[in-house]
Amino acid sequence: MPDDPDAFAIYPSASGRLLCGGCAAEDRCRLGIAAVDATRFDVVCPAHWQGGPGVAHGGWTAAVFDEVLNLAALSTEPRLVTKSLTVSYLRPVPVERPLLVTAQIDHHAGRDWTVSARMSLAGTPLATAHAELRTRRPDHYARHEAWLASHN
Ligand SMILES: CCCCCCCCCCCCCC(=O)SCCNC(=O)CCNC(=O)[C@H](O)C(C)(C)COP(=O)(O)OP(=O)(O)OC[C@H]1O[C@@H](n2cnc3c(N)ncnc32)[C@H](O)[C@@H]1OP(=O)(O)O
Repeated sequence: MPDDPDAFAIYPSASGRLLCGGCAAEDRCRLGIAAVDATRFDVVCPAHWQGGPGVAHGGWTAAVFDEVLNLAALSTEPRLVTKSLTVSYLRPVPVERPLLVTAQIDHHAGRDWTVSARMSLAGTPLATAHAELRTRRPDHYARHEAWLASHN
């Protein structure tokens, strides 16, 4: 554990990717997300995320939305957490097929952000998402660790 957990920040990886803490060491997004720019993402659901036959697990779809919704706001605010995430599953999402996910900032005031995104295959929407993000307080991770320690 770092001395100051709130020093945590996302920097481009060796290959220039913006990756979460879990994927940075491997320098690849294990969810299958490749950024085109800050609001467009080429995504392929890896076969190991299959839920039903040939169909993505709904948790994979939610995780992809969580990631891209944060990435859409990351260039403006690097210290974000997700406060809420709502996903509408419109059609089954196939594994191992090229998907496009677009994301946008809908509103931002102070620490509060609302963002939305859409996942599509060849122009047909498969799922949409809305999220509330919040700018972390400067002591967010330290406060979490103190709370956790008090429950040991
Ligand atoms: C990570 C980003 C990486 C980007 C990488 C590029 C790709 C990234 C993609 C990946 C992106 C992935 C992104 C993700 O998925 S981030 C991971 C998923 N999201 C979270 O973990 C957020 C958890 N929720 C919170 O931290 C707070 O509720 C927030 C910040 C949303 C509001 O809290 P805020 O302070 O603004 O409002 P409040 O004062 O009303 O508090 C509400 C309640 O919460 C308690 N509380 C608050 N804070 C803490 C704390 N630190 N430690 C312990 N407790 C805390 C507080 O005491 C109160 O409880 P109670 O007193 O009512 O009982």
